Amino acid sequence: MVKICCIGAGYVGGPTMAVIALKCPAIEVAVVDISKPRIDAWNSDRLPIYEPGLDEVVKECRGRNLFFSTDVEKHVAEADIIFVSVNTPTKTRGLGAGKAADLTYWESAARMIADVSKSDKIIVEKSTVPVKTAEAIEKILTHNSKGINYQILSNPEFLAEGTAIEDLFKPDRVLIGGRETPGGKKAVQALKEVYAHWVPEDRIITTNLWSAELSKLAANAFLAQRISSVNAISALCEATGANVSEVAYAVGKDSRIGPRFLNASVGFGGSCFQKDILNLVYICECNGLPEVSNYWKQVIKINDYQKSRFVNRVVSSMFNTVSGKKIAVLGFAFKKDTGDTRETPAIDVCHGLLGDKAQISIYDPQVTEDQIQRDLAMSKFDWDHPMHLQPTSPTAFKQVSVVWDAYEATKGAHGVCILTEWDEFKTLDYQKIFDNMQKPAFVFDGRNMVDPEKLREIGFIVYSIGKPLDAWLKDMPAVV
Ligand SMILES: NC(=O)c1ccc[n+]([C@@H]2O[C@H](COP(=O)([O-])OP(=O)(O)OC[C@H]3O[C@@H](n4cnc5c(N)ncnc54)[C@H](O)[C@@H]3O)[C@@H](O)[C@H]2O)c1
Ligand SMILES: O=c1ccn([C@@H]2O[C@H](COP(=O)(O)OP(=O)(O)O[C@H]3O[C@H](CO)[C@@H](O)[C@H](O)[C@H]3O)[C@@H](O)[C@H]2O)c(=O)[nH]1
Repeated sequence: MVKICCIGAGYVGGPTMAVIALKCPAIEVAVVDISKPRIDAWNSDRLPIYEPGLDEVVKECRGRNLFFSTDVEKHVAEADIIFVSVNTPTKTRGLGAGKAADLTYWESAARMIADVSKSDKIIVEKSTVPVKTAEAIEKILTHNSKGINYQILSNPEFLAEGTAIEDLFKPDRVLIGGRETPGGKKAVQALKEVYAHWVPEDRIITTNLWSAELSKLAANAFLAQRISSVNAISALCEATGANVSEVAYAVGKDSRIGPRFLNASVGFGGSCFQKDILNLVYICECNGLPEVSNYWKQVIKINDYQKSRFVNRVVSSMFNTVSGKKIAVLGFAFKKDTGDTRETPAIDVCHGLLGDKAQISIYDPQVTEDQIQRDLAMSKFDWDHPMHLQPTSPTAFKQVSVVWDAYEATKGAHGVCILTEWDEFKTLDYQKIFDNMQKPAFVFDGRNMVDPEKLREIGFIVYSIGKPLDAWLKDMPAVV
C-alpha cells in the first residue's frame, strides 16, 4: 500500500489530503502537524476550518485511510510520498523583511525529514514557495542523505477557500514540476498516478521545477491584478458617474478577457494574494528587475488605496467624524463561505474606523469574537505563523463588540458597512434595520451586495463601490 504523509494540517493540507484519501481508497494518508489543538479538532466533530462539503469527505475516510496525528516523525519515516504544506509567511525581520518568504517552517520540516527517513522519498512542495526553493531543499536533504534518494517535486495548490472541495474535485489543472532526470521523471509519474484516480489526464500538466514554482506566484499575481484593475476603475466610475458593474460586464464580455474575477470590492484579502505578490516583488528585485517588481507592487498599492478610500467615504459622509458613533460591520471573513480572516479587508477598515474613534459592532456568521479581537490586535504578518507561536493579544478593544445577529449589530447604529458578501446579507429586512438606526442612516456596501435603489427608497443614504453617488456623498469633501 502506498503511504502518503502531509506535513501541515491547515487550510491546504487538511482538505487536499482528505480528497486524495476519498478518491484513492488504496492509499493510506496521514496528515500531521505540530499543533495538537489543530489535530484534535481534525479528529473531532468540529473541524478546525469551515469549508462547504469538507465534513462529509472527512467523515467518509477518517479512520479508514485518512489519519490525523501529531506523531510527525513516525508518519514521515513510514511514507513514500511526503507533501509539505506548512506556513510560508512574509518575513518580518532581517534580509527581505516585509517582502521575502520566511522559509523557517519549510526548512525545519526538511531537516526533520532528513533526520528520520530510512527509505527513499518523494518530497512534494505543496506550500507556495519562492522560485528555486526546491534547490535549497535538495541541498539540505542531500547533505544529510545517509544514502537515501530524495526526489523533490513542485505541486502548487490552486484551491480557493469557500470552494475548496469543489476545486479539488474538479481542478482546472494539476501542476507537477520535477527534475528532468530519470529519477525526477519517475517521481513525477508516481504523483501523476495519484491524481489520475479522478483528474482527467489532459488536466495534469508537467513542467520543470522552476516553472511550476513560478506559475503559482504568477497565477495569484494575475488574479489579484484583475481585482486591482477593476477597483482602480471603480474609483474613476465614482468620479464620473459610470457604473463599475456595467463597465465590468461590458469588458468581461470580450472573450479574451472573460467575466470572472471582475467584481469591484473593498479590496482583496486572504492569506495568499498579498503574500505571494510581495514574494514575487522580492524575487524580481533580487534578480535585478526593478521595473517588473514595481509593476507588481502597484497591485498591492491599489488594494491598500481601495481600503483606505472606503474608510474615507464612511468618515467624510458622516460629517467628517465617526467619533463615538456606532458603526455596524456586517461580515469579517475575507470572503463568503469561510471563517478565515487572514488579511481580510475588514481588519484595515476597522482599524481606520477605530482611528477615528468609532464604536464598532461586528456580526459575521462564521468568525468568533476571540478571532476578531486577536486579528485587530495582531501586528502585520504575525497571523501567518502556526497558531501556538502567535503572540497572545494583551487586551481586547473595548470599542469593538461582536454580536451574533445582523439586527443586533445594526440597532442604534449611524452606519452599516458590508464587508463580506455572505448570501444572508442580501435578504435582510432592511426596513427593520432602517427603523432601528440613527438618522440619517447610511449603508456602505463594500461588496455591491444590496440594491442601492431599493435601500434609497427606504430612506438610506447608500454608498456602493464604483456606483453613481448619492447627492449627499457628492456634496461631501473629495475622497482620496
Ligand atoms: N490557504 C489557501 O487557500 C492556500 C492555497 C494554496 C496554497 N497555499 C499555501 O499553502 C501553505 C499552507 O497554507 P495554509 O493556508 O494551509 O496554512 P495554515 O496555517 O492553515 O497551515 C499550516 C500548518 O502547518 C503547520 N506547521 C508549520 N510548521 C510545521 C512543522 N515543521 N511540522 C508540522 N507542522 C507544521 C502549522 O501548525 C499549521 O497548522 C502556504 O504556503 C500557503 O501560501 C494556501
Ligand atoms: O472579483 C473578485 C474576486 C475576488 N475578490 C476578493 O479577492 C480575495 C481572494 O478571493 P479568492 O481568490 O476567491 O480566494 P482565495 O482563497 O484567496 O484563493 C486565491 O488564493 C489561493 C491561495 O494561493 C489560490 O490557490 C486560489 O487559486 C486563489 O483564487 C477575496 O477577498 C475576495 O473577496 C474580489 O474582491 N473580487
